[in-house]
Amino acid sequence: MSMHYLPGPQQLRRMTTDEIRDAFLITGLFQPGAITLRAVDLDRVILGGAVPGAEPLRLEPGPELDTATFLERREVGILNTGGAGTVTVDGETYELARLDLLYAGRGAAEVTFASADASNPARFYLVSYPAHASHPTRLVKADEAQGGDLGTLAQANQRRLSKYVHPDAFPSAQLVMGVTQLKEGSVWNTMPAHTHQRRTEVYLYFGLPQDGVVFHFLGEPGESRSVVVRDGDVVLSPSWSIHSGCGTGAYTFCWAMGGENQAFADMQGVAMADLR
Ligand SMILES: O=C(O)C(=O)C[C@H](O)C(=O)CO
Ligand SMILES: [Zn+2]
Repeated sequence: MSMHYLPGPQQLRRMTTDEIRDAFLITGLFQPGAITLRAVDLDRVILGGAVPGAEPLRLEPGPELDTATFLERREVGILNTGGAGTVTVDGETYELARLDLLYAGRGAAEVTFASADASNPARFYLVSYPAHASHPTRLVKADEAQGGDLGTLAQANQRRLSKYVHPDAFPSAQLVMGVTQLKEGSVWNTMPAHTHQRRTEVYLYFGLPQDGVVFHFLGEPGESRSVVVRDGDVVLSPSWSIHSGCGTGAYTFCWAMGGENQAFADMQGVAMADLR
């Protein structure tokens, strides 16, 4: 689990396509029969994919954390983006269908992942931040997440935004996490765009067909760049960067944030006239 470092806005202005992709994209998180973890120097987030086959998989800290267990000083949100599966936290087993999420707080000692059917495995997406307080484990079923419809068909951005981990639902240390699903015929997310001076954000795009892509926009509002992302890719969004996308069809993405506060609405809107 090597540390992934991000460039600053001045560097981004002069970067090539390959350099931008290497710096802002995390790919290959979902490997059959394995847990893949990537530590990112963005509010110290660790991103992971766990795809259990016939055997369960156990979450281990690795030497980088210098802890006995992964959650000794951390919390984690675990979203199932695949077939049915289970997550077991300290002996208690939770069933997660697609789009269900499990939150496990600081101090949980043993976390294991299993698929209900190895031929249609669960694909667990993990987002973990440092935690300075301990909060109980919570299962959030997809239909329990607080949702709201946004956008219009005329602007091709009709979508449902569901908040899973946020202070109005239950306490977490710093994680805020949810899922946005675009409706058929809509392709835009988060336009008009915004930044978060006090937080950083990570986007996992999923549910895209094999030939489907999303053009994700990042960078300072006046210096935007695009990266083409595919199913299972994660885009990293520093506090100074917009995060928005336009797809070749409808898609789903998981957004997650860590940082100074957990107020969802703490964002700096960008006027359309200021985008370049
Ligand atoms: O479609 C949207 O708009 C979103 O999903 C917004 C993102 O989640 C976001 O940027 C939250 O800060
Ligand atoms: Zn945002």
